[in-house]
Amino acid sequence: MIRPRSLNLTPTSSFSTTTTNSGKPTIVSSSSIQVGPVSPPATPLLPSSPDSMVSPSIFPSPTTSSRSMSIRENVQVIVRLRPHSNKEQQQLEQPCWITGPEPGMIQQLQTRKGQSSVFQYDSVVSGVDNELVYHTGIGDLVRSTMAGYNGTVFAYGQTASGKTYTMNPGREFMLRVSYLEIYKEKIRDLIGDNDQLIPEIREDKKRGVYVKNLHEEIVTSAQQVLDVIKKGEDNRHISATDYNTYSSRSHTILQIVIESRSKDVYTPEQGSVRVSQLNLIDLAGSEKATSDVERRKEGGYINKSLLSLGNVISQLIQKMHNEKVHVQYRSSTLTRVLQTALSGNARISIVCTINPTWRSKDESLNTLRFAQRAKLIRTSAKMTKINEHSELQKCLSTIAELQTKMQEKTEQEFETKERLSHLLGLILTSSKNAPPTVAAVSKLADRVITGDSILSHSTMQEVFAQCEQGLTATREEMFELQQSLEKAHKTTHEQNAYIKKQRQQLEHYSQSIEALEKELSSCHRDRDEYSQQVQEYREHIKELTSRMASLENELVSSQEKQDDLVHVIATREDQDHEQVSELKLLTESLQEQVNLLHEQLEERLEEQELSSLASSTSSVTLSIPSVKQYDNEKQQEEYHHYQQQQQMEAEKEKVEQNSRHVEELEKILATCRESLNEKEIASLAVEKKLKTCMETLNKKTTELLITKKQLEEERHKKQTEMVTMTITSSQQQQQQHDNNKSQQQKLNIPVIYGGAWTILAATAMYAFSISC
Ligand SMILES: Nc1ncnc2c1ncn2[C@@H]1O[C@H](COP(=O)(O)OP(=O)(O)OP(=O)(O)O)[C@@H](O)[C@H]1O
Repeated sequence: MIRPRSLNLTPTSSFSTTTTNSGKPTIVSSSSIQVGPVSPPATPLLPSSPDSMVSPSIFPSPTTSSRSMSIRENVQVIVRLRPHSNKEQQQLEQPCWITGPEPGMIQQLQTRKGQSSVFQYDSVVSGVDNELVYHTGIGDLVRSTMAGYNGTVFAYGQTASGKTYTMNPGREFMLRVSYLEIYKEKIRDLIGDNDQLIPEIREDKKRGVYVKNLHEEIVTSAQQVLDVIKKGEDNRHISATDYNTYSSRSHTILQIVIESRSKDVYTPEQGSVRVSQLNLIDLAGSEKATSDVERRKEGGYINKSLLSLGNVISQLIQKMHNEKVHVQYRSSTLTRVLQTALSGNARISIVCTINPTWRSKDESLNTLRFAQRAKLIRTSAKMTKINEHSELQKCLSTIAELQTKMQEKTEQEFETKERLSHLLGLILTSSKNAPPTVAAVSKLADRVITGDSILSHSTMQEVFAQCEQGLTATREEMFELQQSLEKAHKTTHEQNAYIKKQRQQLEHYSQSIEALEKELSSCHRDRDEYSQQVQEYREHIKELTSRMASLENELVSSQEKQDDLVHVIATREDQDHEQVSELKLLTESLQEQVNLLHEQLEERLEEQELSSLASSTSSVTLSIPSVKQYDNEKQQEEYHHYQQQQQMEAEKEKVEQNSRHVEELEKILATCRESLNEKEIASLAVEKKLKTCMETLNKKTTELLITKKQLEEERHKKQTEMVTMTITSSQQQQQQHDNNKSQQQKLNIPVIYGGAWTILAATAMYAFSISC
């Protein structure tokens, strides 16, 4: 059970877009939505009784000169929260939303972290009652379509959130109903025959974007409308998905064209015909991927079109803020079909349906955000009237004129007949009473010849003669009358033939108009396509030129880079050469030093050997003298020996020093050799790298030159194509122009080109459909 909590909301000047953790909810809404109770729609609600349907806001007073009145307002947004389904109840799904705390608000239930959010719309409804939804906002919109304003109601929301449930209508006031679905981006007539033409999207200045070749059912009762809906629903694409047993797999549009005009339409002064259209759209639900492949494909199309609907709405909002944006109505069939409604000339209500469970929280939030964005769109619905000076009115005047003439002729014929029968009566009376009595003669004389003087001065014979004369005169008069009657008959016949001919001619005109309109629209389409293609080619050429420029820049910079690298390589080589020659010199000098030291060492060693040899020889020689001498000599010898030993030690030390020096020098030499090797390896690697760089650069340069050539060829080709196309387009336009002119001359209709012609043609067609 959902237990509503009382919330302490303090209105602020603008809504915050954050969610607090304090347990207090924050209003999450756009700044354009008012705090506190939502202000009623800008349009006054239309009264339900026909008597009171003269509200000055929508119904202009007859004296109003302005022919198009606008209803300026924001899109009405109603959020509908459906109850838990049986399945959801069985699965003990947790509720996520409650309505309130104030009218038009919906609140997310607190999480364990204590977060909560409140959203505000024109109204928020819950429960099973559809009536409530209609009375909340849709009824007003539908009633205003009866007054000549376009209206669109669409249900938006996650799959199984209740769109179809909400949109099942039952209304009594429609005249012509069509029902289409957009399935996988294609339009399908849901109530048409199999052999009818394929529905196509067309654009007309007066009607805006509309779907051609749709079967339209003329309805006079609610039951007929329901029958049309039933027929359409049976043909609609519905399948069982992971989320909904009867899931709508297409967007459907139930279109009701409401025509209104004064009863006495044949009198041109009676005013214009009002035409409006009510679109009831049941969108397919946004959804996550489902397990079935086909359903997944369908889902892809559905999500893509819903995304483009969202984008179009965002672009419209940006445009309203004077940002230069192109609204991409053509990005999906849905947005293209809804172009007229979305571009402002319609009042719009959106029912955003959300799922009550936590499991669907993200989707519900997405829907609510969509609702917020949609709320910002401002529309300006205009009453559509058929122009007083239109072809329709001309046709109506001609028909009225002919009818008056016919009436006159009929009256004339009646009068002549009366006179004739009167004269015949006279003749019959006179022939029945022959020979006439005085009374009969006098009666005759009374009737035929006026004046009493004739009776008083004439005999019966004279009266007779006069009667005879009168009779002859009457006969002559009768003959004349008969002739004039025949003439009148002939004239009436001629007039009838003329009327018939006029009707046929009018029919012929409207057929020609239709054909011309068709040709013109196809010509417009071709021209649009051509100009679009030319534009695309221009952009492509521009792109190619800029790409070429950037490639040329790249080429120049890579050549500069190449030059730099060559320079660096040369410098590096010079440095390396210098270093190598320095190292060689160093190595040579070191080698010389080492050699010198080796020589010195060898010399020393030789000297040392020689001295030791001499000392041993002298010791051997000294061992021969007398004992006397021996002491002195021994002392001398010892001293000498000591000196020699000292000298030898010093020499030894020197040799050791030298050998250490040699070792050090050898070490330095080895290090030098190693570094020389390293340098040589590094220079080899650098050389290799440079070679690779050069190769890459050469390759890139060749590629760039090839690409440049290709681009130039392509640019040349595109330019040639563009020129050919422009010529073809202008030739076609000229041809079309000539055709139109010759057709016009044939029909003897004043030549009007372009949009005005299309409008007049459409108007005439419309008038014809009504008059027939
Ligand atoms: N307000 C409501 N009260 C009672 N039942 C409802 C309500 N809204 C929807 N339902 C039920 O919920 C189920 C799903 O509704 P519905 O088919 O209208 O969803 P949907 O949004 O049109 O889904 P989809 O377009 O993706 O197929 C239906 O069984 C419907 O009867």
